[in-house]
Amino acid sequence: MTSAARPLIAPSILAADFARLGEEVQAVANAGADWIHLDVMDGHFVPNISFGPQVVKALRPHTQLPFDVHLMIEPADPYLEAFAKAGADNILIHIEAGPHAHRSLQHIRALGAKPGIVLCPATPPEAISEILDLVDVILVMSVNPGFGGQKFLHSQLPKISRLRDMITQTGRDIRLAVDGGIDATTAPLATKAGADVLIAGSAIYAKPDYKAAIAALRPENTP
Ligand SMILES: O=C(CO)[C@H](O)[C@H](O)COP(=O)(O)O
Repeated sequence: MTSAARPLIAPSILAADFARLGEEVQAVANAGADWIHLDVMDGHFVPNISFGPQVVKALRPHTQLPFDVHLMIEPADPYLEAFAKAGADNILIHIEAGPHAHRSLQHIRALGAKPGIVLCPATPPEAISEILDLVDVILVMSVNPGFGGQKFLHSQLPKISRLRDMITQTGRDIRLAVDGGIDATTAPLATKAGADVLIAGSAIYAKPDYKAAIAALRPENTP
């Protein structure tokens, strides 16, 4: 498994203090984060609304860490350029959010960002078998998207393992991320299954010491 010895940690700012987002991004960057994860919700694809490209743009000067932008919006195509221009490094769309993921992923690449695809818990790994050559990131949702603070769905572990095998078969360097209910107990389960990016909101931002919270998710510090 590539990179699994030291998974990347991507704090999800959904759990941050929205009144101090710039400081919150800088704080996790100083605490050892590898990526910043930004959850964009439209109140249509998911039953919650978060923020749009203006917030991504406003946060961009606060860190040089890669911005991993998870679009929970339908349709995504009309907004891809705005997120690329706002400073998104990775732009992730949902396979469930439209019939033309192939076109959308090509568009993201043409905009100069890294394309990613996200799978909801009910979606099987084979749903993305025809677009693996187009993605740099695959994200397995281990909760139903829309809200932080939910319980990790253990049913997603075999999906992570299957996707790790599929990635190995491509011979390409594709990051395999997991998002939802990641904490010091579930992080090692996800990395053992094959994930090499751990996205965590509450397990970092709800803790008083971000450095300790991030360190607690790393395999060398988990049971
Ligand atoms: O995509 C998301 C919700 O749709 C969040 O990134 C995810 O739920 C992280 O929150 P937590 O770590 O608190 O579960």
